[in-house]
Amino acid sequence: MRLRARQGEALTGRFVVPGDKSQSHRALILGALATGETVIAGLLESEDVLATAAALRAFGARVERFGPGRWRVIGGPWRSPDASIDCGNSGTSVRLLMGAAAGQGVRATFTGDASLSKRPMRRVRGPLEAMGARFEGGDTLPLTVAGPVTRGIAHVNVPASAQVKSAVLLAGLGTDQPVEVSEPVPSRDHSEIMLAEFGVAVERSGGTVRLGSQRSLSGRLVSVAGDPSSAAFALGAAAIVPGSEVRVENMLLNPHRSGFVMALQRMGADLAMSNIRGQSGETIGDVRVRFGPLFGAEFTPEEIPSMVDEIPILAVVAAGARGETRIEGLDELRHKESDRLSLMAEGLAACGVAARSEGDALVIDGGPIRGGAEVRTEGDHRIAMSHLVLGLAAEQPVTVDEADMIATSFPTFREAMRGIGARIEEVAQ
Ligand SMILES: O=C(O)C1=C[C@@H](OP(=O)(O)O)[C@@H](O)[C@H](O)C1
Ligand SMILES: C=C(OP(=O)(O)O)C(=O)O
Repeated sequence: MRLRARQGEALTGRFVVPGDKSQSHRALILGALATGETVIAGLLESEDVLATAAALRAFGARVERFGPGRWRVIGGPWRSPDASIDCGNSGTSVRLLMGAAAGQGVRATFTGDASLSKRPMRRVRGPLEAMGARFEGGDTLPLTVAGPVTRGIAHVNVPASAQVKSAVLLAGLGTDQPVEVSEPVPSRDHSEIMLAEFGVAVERSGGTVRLGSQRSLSGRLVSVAGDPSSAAFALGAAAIVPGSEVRVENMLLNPHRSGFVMALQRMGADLAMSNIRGQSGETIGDVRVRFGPLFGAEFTPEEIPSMVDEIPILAVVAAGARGETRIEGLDELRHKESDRLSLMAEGLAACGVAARSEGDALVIDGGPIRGGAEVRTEGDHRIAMSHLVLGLAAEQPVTVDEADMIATSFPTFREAMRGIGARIEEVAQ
């Protein structure tokens, strides 16, 4: 399916954002590792998260949906699945599940779609092997992992990857040996937060997280907050479409996920946060963005992990700002669902934006956006959604060559965008 976005009225109202993808994967996985029942409210029901749910059933957990976003997980001892586990498009599923499976002492073969099969797995294989897990395969999927984990580890998490950190911590649940991960630059910490919520002793000091001696989990209630990576499309759109005012409620405001909101503020956006409170160990709140003049800014490599999935939409916002924006330290973007650094530079340039990649940096000279192109997404959900937002602010419509993959992270994207007045339509083949 191709989609086309065009300029229309101002964007206004409440943007209905689904549950956070990172929290959703973790709530299911920790539920499956826990004794007793875990009830989840606000689970993101996207293809990536459903891949995790299906995998956990194959590992022996009971995973049931009992209402919209409402799920029940009954954990217990894991078993080795008979068939291979297909993680589809989801890096978080495969990397976290490899760690969890190793820790539970089971054996499983993991596969994925064409995009996931190209993504680097050595980064998780290396530390898990150091912990005693055995692997068959190479540096990419398909890969077979077999537990148990027999040794501890002091892992240094470079480049900052929450998926690698989480794999090590989940594997570490299966041993009483010392397990720690240190991070020169912090990655998102939802695993640490949620493990503690489930009763695991998690010690954190400086940039290091360490498992204590209490490593068993008990089932509990988890409320998932709104996904800031999905909300970013509406907040970014409101910042560059004249006359707009959009608000998002109950959004995850974890500082390691708030880089995009901070970036908007630094570029001069009219943005306000309110109703800030705690939920399931996380900070959440409401965010409101109004259209106003934006100015280019510089972003350093240390800032990237806190907005790693939002760089494509940040680049679109930069296209609508006055002056130059330079985003440094984007090597990790080359290892996502596509080479996001190259595809953003290409798509923006095709729409008349002065954008280029310079090594690991993306440089954008903002101004009026011409649009009027069909851009290549290589089946990457965030590349598709970002260019559709570009089309809302462009003089001529912007078409994306493929949009089905949006369902991996944000299946309700079109209706949510329509709800604030965005004009996004299907294009006949
Ligand atoms: O742990 C997670 O939930 C995620 C971590 C990030 O990946 P890396 O760990 O590769 O940085 C991010 O890009 C991904 O969308 C979700
Ligand atoms: C990189 C992403 O996810 P994953 O690594 O789970 O495929 C993403 O959602 O942008």
